[in-house]
Amino acid sequence: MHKKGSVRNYLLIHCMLREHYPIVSARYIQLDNGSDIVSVRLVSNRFFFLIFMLLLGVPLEVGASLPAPEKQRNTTYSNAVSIESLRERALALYKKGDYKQAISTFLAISKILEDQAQEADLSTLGRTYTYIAQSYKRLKLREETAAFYRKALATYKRIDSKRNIARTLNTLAEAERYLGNLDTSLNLVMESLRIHGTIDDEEGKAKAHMGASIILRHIENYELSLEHLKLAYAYFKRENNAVGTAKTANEIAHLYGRLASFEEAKSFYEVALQYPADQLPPATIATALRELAEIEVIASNFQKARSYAKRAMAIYETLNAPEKKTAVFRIIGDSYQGEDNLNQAIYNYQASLDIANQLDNDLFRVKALLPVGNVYLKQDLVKSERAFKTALTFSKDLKNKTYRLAALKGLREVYTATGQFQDALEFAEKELALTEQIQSENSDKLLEIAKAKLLSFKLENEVEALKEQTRLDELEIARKNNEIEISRKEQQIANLQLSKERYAKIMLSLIVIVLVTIALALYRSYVTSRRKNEKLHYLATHDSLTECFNRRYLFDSLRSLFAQAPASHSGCLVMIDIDHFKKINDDFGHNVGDDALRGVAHVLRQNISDGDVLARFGGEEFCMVLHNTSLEDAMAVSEKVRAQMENHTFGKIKLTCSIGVTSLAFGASSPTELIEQADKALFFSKANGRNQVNAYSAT
Ligand SMILES: Nc1nc2c(ncn2[C@@H]2O[C@H](COP(=O)(O)OP(=O)(O)OP(=O)(O)O)[C@@H](O)[C@H]2O)c(=O)[nH]1
Repeated sequence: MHKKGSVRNYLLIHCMLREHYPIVSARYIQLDNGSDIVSVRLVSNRFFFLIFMLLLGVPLEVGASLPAPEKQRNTTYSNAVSIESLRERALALYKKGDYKQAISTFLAISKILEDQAQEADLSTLGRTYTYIAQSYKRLKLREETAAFYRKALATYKRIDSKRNIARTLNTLAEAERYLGNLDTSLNLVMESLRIHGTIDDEEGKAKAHMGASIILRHIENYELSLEHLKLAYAYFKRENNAVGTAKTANEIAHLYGRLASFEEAKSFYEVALQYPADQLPPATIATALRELAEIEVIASNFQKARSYAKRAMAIYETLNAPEKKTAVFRIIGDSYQGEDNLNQAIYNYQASLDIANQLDNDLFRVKALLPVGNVYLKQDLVKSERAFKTALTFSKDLKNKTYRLAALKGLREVYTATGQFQDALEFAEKELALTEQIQSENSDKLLEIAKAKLLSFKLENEVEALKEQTRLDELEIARKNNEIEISRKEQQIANLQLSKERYAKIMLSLIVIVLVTIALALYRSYVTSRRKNEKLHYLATHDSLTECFNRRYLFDSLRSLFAQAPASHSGCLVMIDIDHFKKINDDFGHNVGDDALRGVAHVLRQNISDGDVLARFGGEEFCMVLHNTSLEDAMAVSEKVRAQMENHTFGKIKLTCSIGVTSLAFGASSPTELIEQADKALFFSKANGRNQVNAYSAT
């Protein structure tokens, strides 16, 4: 866009300065060859031009210092304009098939371009020469065709355009082949193949192989020709190019036909029939069908031959190709002749002849007349003679003397059959003379062929190299395919890895969830169990009524006290018994008695330190284990307790307690002995009048 805009601005300014009519639009057109041209439109109103310039925002003063080379370019643009229009016209003529007019128009373009020495122009010039050559080729003007291909080649060489050089060498080779310059043709195609070996133009290379194969076929080196065709065939197959594949297959089949390898020929003609009809040019399919028909005639499969021939005929009908129909009618005629159905044979040869007459084509006439004469040899000698004589007349102008020889031979046979031996002899002599002439010409041709064949040996070596290259290419392709396969597998592995990781993550999450759930359940169960255990432990160690430790716990703690502290150590056991508790129960009932028991426990609990033990020893009896406490201290605590009990009101009742105290210092050797000591002291308190504290005395 930037380029387009700047050129437009340039043109506007430039034209204004030169006082030309202003240009209001300039458009870039890209030619097929890649070069650019500018198409311009003019207006005659200067005022409009200025307005337009202002609208475009063109800086008018800038144009005052335009450099000289820009001026030069303007000429180029003018030329480009005319070249573009000429080119469009020439291409239209070419496409229309008006080759003569196309040539003169292309020549006009080339005249303009020949004056310009720029590289871009040389490329266009080469292309223009190519078009001219192609037009001459269509007009079958062989010399001119070759001449312009040579010019194109020289032009491409000037800019060293390898691709165009290689391709033009091939087309020039074809032109030289038409001129009968087989060795030149071979040299050119060899050169083309050589260059193709150094550049990346597979299609051009395939075309060069095709070209080489045709030349080699002309010099009757069918084997080598086949090699080239197969290289081209491999390329088209590789590229999935249906048209190229089918056309090359037809060529290969044709060669196999020449080599009388009809089975191979059939299999290659069948290639074209394997594609859907809409993928191939109808003519390619028709060629395959026609040739298959011909092979089936040779194989005496006459019905099959006709079936193919009729399919080919239907295509030629739609293509409006009478020259092809003449051949198909002959094949159908041959098939009937093979079945000895002479009437049908004559009918079809006659149809072929009618078209030949319509086309005014001597070759086709002769080709139809000769089998007509042959069939009539068995039926009607007068008609046979007439057919051969006409064939002889038309064959005189033909380059190919073989047909003339066939006509002479036919006439000799007719006259022999009618007993006109003098005439038969005359034609036999003519036949002999012509045979000698053909042989002599053939030997010339053979010489030419031999010369070319010598050259082709050289080519054979090149082909070997190319085959090797193709083999390497194929190996490379196989390697690349392998690499693709490997990377595909790697991708699959990576995908699997990803999936694995994804699934692993999912699985892990699931496992984590399950584990967490299990853990939570376990934890809950643990907590529950623990609580249950604690409760059980509590229940196992506590008295449910007073929530003091129970008797069992008391003994356990005393055991640990004995385990930790030797008898000399401080530590006391205080035994408390509520006085006349039975009476409380009796007077106030068991519930009040229970409340009293809880109240007593409460008072006792307030008088012990951390680590000391308060236990309900039984009924209305409690024990306190006072660690690290001397007997005196224990006595003091006990006295305090006794006083508190006495002064406390439990609900609505009053009570007193009797207390017995003992110390480890008295040398008890076991918990039982200690308890017995306390119990003795308590007994003394009870016996001594209750509501008092007494210490154990060994006496
Ligand atoms: N309310 C209630 N009474 C209980 C409980 N355990 C034992 N007793 C009662 O406590 C009383 C104990 O009576 P005794 O052993 O004769 O002693 P006492 O009446 O306190 O007389 P002394 O000890 O000699 O002062 C019995 O009547 C038991 O039934 C209990 O858990 N609750």
